[in-house]
Amino acid sequence: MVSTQRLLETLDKANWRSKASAVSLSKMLFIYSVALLCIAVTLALKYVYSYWDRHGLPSVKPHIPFGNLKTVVKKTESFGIAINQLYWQTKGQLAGIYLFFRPAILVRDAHLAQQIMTTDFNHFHDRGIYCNEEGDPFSANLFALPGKRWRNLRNKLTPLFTGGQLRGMMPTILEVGEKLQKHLEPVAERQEVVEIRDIVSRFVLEIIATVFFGFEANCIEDRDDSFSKVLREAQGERLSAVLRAAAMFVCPGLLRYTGISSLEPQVIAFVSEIVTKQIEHREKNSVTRKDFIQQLIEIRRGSGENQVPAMSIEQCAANVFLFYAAGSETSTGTIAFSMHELSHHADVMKKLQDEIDDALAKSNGAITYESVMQMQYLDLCVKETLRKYPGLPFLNRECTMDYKVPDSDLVIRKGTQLVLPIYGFSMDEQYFPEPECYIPERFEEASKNYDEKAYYPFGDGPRNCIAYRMGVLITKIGLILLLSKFTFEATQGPKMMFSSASVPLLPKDGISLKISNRKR
Ligand code: HEM
Repeated sequence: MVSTQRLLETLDKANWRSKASAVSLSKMLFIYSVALLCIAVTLALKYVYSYWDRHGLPSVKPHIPFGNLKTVVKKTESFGIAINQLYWQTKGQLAGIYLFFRPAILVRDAHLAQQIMTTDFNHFHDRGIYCNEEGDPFSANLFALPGKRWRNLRNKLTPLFTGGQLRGMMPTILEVGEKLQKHLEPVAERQEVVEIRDIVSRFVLEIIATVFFGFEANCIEDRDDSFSKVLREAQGERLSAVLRAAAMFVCPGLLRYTGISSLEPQVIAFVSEIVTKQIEHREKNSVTRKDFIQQLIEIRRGSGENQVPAMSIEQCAANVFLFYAAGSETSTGTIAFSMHELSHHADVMKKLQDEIDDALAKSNGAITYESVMQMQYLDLCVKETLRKYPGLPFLNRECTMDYKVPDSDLVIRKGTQLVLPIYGFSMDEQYFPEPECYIPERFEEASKNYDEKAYYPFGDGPRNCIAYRMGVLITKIGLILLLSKFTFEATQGPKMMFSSASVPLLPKDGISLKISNRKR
């Protein structure tokens, strides 16, 4: 009896011991697996972040796992400013950088950057950003499409931005301009302080709504107009929107494999609905209007006859949205930053107002396409603003065919991402003397005082801004509307601080100016 009990106890103990050793074994296995995983991840990261050492290009020390964009994640700098800092931290013609895990080359030589965009375009015809025609049709727009698909679409869309088309847009722009002046009249009467960037952005949005979406928005009068509200959210400083925009550049694979769309779903739904309704209504009822949607309808019709693949309504919507995204912040910024500089340079503002007064007097007070084009000092001011505050602080290209860098042994391999830091070039005194100063005269033809090969605020070569004339026209008309009737005084210091959210240059605290009616 006793011996049986002992036997059972012994068996029980053995069982417990084997259970305990099984638990400790699985614990050990878990610890070993975690350790192995850590070692594997560390080795993989070391391998990723030694890319430029292995390829013999001096590089900026990366921070794991942000590469050289730690400040963007910490939200202390915008993407554009972070790239600008890298320009100033590095030396030489080319520097290796890491956009999170993606190795890229910072092209620090403005002349080489221009050559890459123009004469050597065949090696760099793509941007290499996220583009997923099937899974996320809104991402497959003109800005993102690669190779032949980009070329076909660019050929189709180029006729939308000719001088003739711009003249056709004049009545719409002026109608919106009248609303802007009316809105500001009582404010100027009371000599209030206005946030000029906000007002200008509503002016630009209303033009875009009418010209591109064929939609009568009321952005100037109503800050909460549904059109401006939804679209502002798409580009705003909301973390999810900023992350999506950054991911398109720095880790396109992440969006592709996770199925996360490049835009907020509610924005896609909103834009698709407006554009689809417009196109279907006009096609069904043979309604014609002189606007951009009409041109897209013509392209859709023409496509069939010319045996060129037709543009789907979704493709139309994706590009209408792109024109909004590419055109609104850039044009708004150029007007608003001009106003900031003018408010700190009374002599420049006076000279510009005199030129505007003379031109308007000659055309009986009417703003015409010709009168805008003839204002030369206005042109110099816009050029200088675009130098100090380029709409896009950097450009990018992907190497599409191995490229031997001129006068060097270095070969840039196919698939490498290139970053062209145009804000850095703009503020570099080797290209622009006294870069911190606002000097429109530096662009005067007779006494040019800058390096022409370092100035391309609209990009350069076949992939430059398709609508640069329109951007310039909206900017100039915006400035004429503001400066012909009102005058502005600075309420903030001259040094511009930039917001840390978003890709483009945005003023950190807006641009507040005291507005009053002009005394003549
Ligand atoms: C002052 C205003 C503007 C500025 C400073 C500006 C600047 C730029 C820049 C720097 C690029 C990249 C060029 C390159 O990579 O070489 C670009 C591309 C583009 N911009 Fe603009 N832009 C302005 C206005 C507009 C407007 C009003 C629209 C549309 C209505 C527009 C549509 C586009 C498009 C579609 C592209 C991509 C072109 C392509 O890849 O083929 N932009 N813009």
